[in-house]
Amino acid sequence: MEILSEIGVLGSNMVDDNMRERRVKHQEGNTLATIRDIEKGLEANLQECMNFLQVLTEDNSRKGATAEWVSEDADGSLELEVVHATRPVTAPVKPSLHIHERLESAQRVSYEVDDSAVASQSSCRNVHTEAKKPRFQNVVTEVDLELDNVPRMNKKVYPHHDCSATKMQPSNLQLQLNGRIRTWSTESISETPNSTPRPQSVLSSTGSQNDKVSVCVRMRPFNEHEKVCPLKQVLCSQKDKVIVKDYNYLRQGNTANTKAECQFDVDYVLDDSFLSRGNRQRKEESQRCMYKILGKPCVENALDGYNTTIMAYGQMGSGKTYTMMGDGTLCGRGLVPRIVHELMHRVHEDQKSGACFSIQVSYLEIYQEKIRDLLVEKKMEQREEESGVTCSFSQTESPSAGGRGTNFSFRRPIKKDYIRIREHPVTGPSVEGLIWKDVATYGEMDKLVKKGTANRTLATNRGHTLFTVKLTRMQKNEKSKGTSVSFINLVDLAGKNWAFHMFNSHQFFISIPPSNREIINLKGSEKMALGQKPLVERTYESRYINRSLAQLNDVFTNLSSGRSNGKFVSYRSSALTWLLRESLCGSTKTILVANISPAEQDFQESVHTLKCAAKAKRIHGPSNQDSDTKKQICMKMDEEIRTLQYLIADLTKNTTQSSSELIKHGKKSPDEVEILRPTREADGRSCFENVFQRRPASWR
Ligand SMILES: Nc1ncnc2c1ncn2[C@@H]1O[C@H](COP(=O)(O)OP(=O)(O)OP(=O)(O)O)[C@@H](O)[C@H]1O
Repeated sequence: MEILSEIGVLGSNMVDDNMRERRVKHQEGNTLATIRDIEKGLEANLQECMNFLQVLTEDNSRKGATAEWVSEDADGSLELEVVHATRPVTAPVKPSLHIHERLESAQRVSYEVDDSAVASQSSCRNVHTEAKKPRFQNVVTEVDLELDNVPRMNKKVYPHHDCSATKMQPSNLQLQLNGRIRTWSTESISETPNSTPRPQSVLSSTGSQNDKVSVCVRMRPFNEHEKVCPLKQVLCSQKDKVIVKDYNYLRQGNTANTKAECQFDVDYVLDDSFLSRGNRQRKEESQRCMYKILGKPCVENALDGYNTTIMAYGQMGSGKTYTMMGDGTLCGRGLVPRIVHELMHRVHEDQKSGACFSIQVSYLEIYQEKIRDLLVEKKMEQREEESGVTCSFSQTESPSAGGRGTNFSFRRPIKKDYIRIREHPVTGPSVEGLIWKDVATYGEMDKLVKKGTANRTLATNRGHTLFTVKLTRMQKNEKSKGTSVSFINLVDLAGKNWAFHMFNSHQFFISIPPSNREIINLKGSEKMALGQKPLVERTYESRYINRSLAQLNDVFTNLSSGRSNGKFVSYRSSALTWLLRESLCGSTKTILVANISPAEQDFQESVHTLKCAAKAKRIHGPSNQDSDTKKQICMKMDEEIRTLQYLIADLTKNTTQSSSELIKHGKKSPDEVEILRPTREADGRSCFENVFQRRPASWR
């Protein structure tokens, strides 16, 4: 176990010397690599890394161990197994290395570098398994070395298992990224030469300029329950793809005409499945990486006056709240606190240079299709006491809930808590009476986030939450006076859960405790009578959640198939899609974070999430042509406003002038002028109407 936990920090340049030494001591008398050795290999370029692996192999072989590449995955990765008399180690080299030759102890590595390839950065991923191979008495450790952005081998020149020796030319390692950014955490990687571009954001990743929704997939680590059970990892991430290893599994044994693998192309994949949950440093790296890729560009966008929406989608317990909010610790802060922090910082910086901003936030929850403001002053508990509606229950642990969420209380909100969505003809859907709190500092914003989170109907996320930051910039310069407003919408969607499926599928039936199974055959009232109220409540919640998520999915389907084919997109069928309408079809840039679980038991849900994400990725925003037309319309409208302002000013001046002149010259008394006012105003109106009539048709 000690080895396992130590190996867990490999690849991180945050391993301290103590750890290194401990590891060395631990290896005393053995021939295995120390952390230092492995790091050396990882931090070096491909050539050095390969040398390192070779040395490791030879070294072990010299000292009586046998070493060989033992297996090859479908994705082309090879597994190196080093077996020592007392301590075996399995070190699989992961897909992105793409070695297509069999490497044995004294054999030379041969490969050729593809010119368009990228190089030099490396990182390490670690998967831990215990006692996988019973033939070894001692520890079996899997060290999963992944070298990101290393050159792809040229398959044509060097087919599989061709061992013709061609030495790799390090000069061939092109220090350039080929378009898309697929780098694992920059923090974990040793500094690369200046010529190597830094990772970019999802928003700026390649792909069609008209892509409305960018999709990022995040795979959570195995939880304690999954680590204990011998569950296999069925999804594998590869740069901007997620590969479903055993697609036939989906078909439940129906192997005819099915693909063995299925792949989903997205914009970015963050695979945390190798993370050990207790490892704070890797956790922070991962969260920071998520922020760099998604959060930072979102702040930039807002400061530039554009709207951005980030939504986390996935099954229950897949890490949505972790992605959006974090785990409550400083190192594990999620997107919301990090975005808010950066935004406040940037606004303060800009204010120093004379810019004028105001920031307001709102926080709401959609629970069972009803909307609640989470920033209301009065606490829920007080209201419950007043209304007398409250109940608490304990939840049997969900298999996918990540070993948490055992007890929570259900607090039914009272009717007056609910607010309604209204459709504004110009600004679109808005929530009536939603509180917008002014914030000036990060502390204030943080307090509001915490308050809102505490005000949620349930301790766990059984409703969708929408945290919105409204940034108003007051333009002071002569050229562009007025204000520009931008929104950052941060949406934590509720996840599907087993309670819903329990009533619908046999598979989930067997996953619930036997004591609860008999209630499936009972009617609602009987279930209540059995004291299963909490379970029934959860089922109702799940129904609402699943219905609204299904509607969101429908909207994705309709939008991805192109609205041009005349399909009506029904946004108003659920509160969620209605509120997100602007994010899905308006000018807002949207990022969908599809949270998935690496475990076999969540396979179906993960694939469902990936399918939904793939649909969202196909949604196209307004074309450049459209935006050009919009620009022209805006310019014309600006012109029109200026003309009207001029006319109003002119008319007011004339009216007051002529009235005062009439009084002054004694031609009319003030009373007579007052009587004449309606006639003058009517004249003014007709003048306006004339102007309106003369407007070009395109203005109307
Ligand atoms: N990338 C990750 N790294 C480390 N821990 C994670 C990660 N993703 C999720 N977890 C952990 O998994 C557990 C479940 O995550 P979380 O509560 O965010 O799921 P969720 O999808 O929001 O669930 P629900 O739908 O019930 O709200 C938490 O304990 C969380 O800390």
